[in-house]
Amino acid sequence: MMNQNVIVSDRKAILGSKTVTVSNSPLFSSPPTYFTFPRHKFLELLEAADKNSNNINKNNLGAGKIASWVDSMRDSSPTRLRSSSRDSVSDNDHKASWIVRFPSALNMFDEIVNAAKGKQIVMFLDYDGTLSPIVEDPDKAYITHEMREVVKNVALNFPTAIVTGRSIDKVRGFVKLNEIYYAGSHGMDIEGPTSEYAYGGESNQGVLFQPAREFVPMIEKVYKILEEKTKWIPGAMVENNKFCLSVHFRRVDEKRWTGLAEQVKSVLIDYPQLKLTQGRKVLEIRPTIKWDKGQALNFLLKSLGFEKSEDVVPVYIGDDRTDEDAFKVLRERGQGFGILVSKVPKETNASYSLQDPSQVNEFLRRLVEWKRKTVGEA
Ligand SMILES: O=P(O)(O)OC[C@H]1O[C@H](O[C@H]2O[C@H](CO)[C@@H](O)[C@H](O)[C@H]2O)[C@H](O)[C@@H](O)[C@@H]1O
Repeated sequence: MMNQNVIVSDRKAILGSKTVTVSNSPLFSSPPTYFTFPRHKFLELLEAADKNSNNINKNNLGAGKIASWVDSMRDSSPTRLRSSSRDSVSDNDHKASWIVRFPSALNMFDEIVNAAKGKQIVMFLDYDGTLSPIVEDPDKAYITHEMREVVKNVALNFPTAIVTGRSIDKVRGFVKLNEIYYAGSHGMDIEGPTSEYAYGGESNQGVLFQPAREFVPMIEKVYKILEEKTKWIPGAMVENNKFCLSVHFRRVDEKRWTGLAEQVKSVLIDYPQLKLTQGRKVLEIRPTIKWDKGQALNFLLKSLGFEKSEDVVPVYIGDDRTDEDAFKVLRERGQGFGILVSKVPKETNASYSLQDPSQVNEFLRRLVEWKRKTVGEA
């Protein structure tokens, strides 16, 4: 919500100036490029960008026809922001107005920590594309030693959870940290820390919540069927994440995407209790229960004793469409903020942006440094 204030104050400031200069650093290029617009043009850009994002917000990525599936398979997730009409806003203008709406969390670091002064930050981190770079093979999405150390230090200073589409066993295997909470299977499998040094201690150890337990037999059955139906498509891979499935097409020739989508649709038609959403070159198949990463964030804040707290600042960093569920909850709560990890403008409910896992690492490192300094000064 802070970002909205930032934008409002920008707009007030804008009204007082003839021209507006924005930098697209460090999100789109380095060294930074600066764009200077006449005030009226800049406000036009903001209007156009707002209108464009509202239009995209209405897009329904439901099941629909195969053709619409394949169209949305071509988009990275969340929806890539495109200029609604070339003649009104050029790509560069789009990037400039997007960076004003979702400034880099590195550039805005001081504003962010000042807003958190005297409050409890709770850190929520997506895994793939946020802590680990996106790679071709999902089984090789390793976190670097340096990132693991940074996340461990974050967890020693703030209550910390990893919220991921991966199964808990798989993400624990990658992260190898006991001081944190895990919300696997897109938030449908929540476990507390196993280290007594973690926030919340004994009371939050072990399995905390699994709202989709009764779906496990169905998930296992559909996993086997999908494996059988897609094994003839080179590069296709079905991943079992315990309470949900991922059908990967990153390594599938685009000419075969329609065939893959037809196979998946032919299976799901017999399982109305399963729904499909798009991820980054992946079809995510989940139970139709009303539970997602946003609900998991609320559950974890409650488990940590911050359900009704006015003094908590939840920070959620994520890169994918399912992270938007958490960004939305932060806006509904009117507390904390989401940070989208993306190199390109995307439709998002986040407030800030970072470019890639290396910038996430830098942001987390600075946060730990700031905490140690403020505790030292106390
Ligand atoms: O919620 P997340 O932690 O972001 O998990 C979302 C999905 O991430 C993984 O797939 C993505 O990363 C892979 C490795 O970089 C990449 O190959 C794939 O194309 C991406 O979609 C994971 O494999 C999925 O099960 C998660 O749902």
